Amino acid sequence: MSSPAPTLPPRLEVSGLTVTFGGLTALDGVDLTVGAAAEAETVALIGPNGAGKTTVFNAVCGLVRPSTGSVLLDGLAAPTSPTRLLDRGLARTLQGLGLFTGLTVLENVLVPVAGAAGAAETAAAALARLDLQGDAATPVDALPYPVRKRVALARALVARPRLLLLDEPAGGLGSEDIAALAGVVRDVVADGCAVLLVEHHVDFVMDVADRVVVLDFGRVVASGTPDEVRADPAVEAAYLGLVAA
Ligand SMILES: Nc1ncnc2c1ncn2[C@@H]1O[C@H](COP(=O)(O)OP(=O)(O)OP(=O)(O)O)[C@@H](O)[C@H]1O
Repeated sequence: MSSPAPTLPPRLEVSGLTVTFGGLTALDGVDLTVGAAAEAETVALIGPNGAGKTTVFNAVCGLVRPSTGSVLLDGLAAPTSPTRLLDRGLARTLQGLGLFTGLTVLENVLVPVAGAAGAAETAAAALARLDLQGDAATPVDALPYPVRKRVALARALVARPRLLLLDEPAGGLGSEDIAALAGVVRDVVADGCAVLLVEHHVDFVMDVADRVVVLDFGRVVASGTPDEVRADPAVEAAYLGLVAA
């Protein structure tokens, strides 16, 4: 009799994460899993301002040190330097754009893969995925905000991450750009990359997320499919109404 195939660990497993800033408990025992059994999926982290969403990202990326808890990538402790995180398949976008303003679109997108074999090809593919081929030689400063937002996403995708953290990807975008963004997120997941996103735009979240985790005052107060979370009267009353504006 053959033994069952071993289950792969999740792409991201956050357990009992507690982060304090002086006397403030920003995260209080947060558990969160993205990509169980290494499958790709989209998980959205929502909640009111100050709930702790960005702090989860920062703890996952080693930018803040938890007082307790663990962050595992593919079952192993997450490194804390951006280069080593990228080597382990994790890329992120920032709440602001974080682009290099003196550089062109292509130069920005090349930064994470500088010196790597095949960098030009992977950069070209990332530009194509975000419909940026025509803007490759344009300085990013000369482009409108929604296009710069796509450049930031192309830069995160260029190293072909297996886990992508998106911090408010729909922020500042109009409905057409948000629809296009939803298409890109779906394509990325279909290609096998798991996505964790923090987002205030509830319609976008409900459209793209497989699962939604609701944070409030640093604690997970609900989680489930978009329909489950939407149908939770406590969530609706306490959070969706607040963040849907
Ligand atoms: N470096 C820091 N020093 C002190 N307090 C901080 C720091 N970073 C975050 N906080 C506090 O931790 C709490 C969680 O903040 P965080 O930015 O993670 O919330 P958020 O859910 O991402 O909010 P928003 O939706 O407004 O971006 C807030 O009370 C915030 O003021």
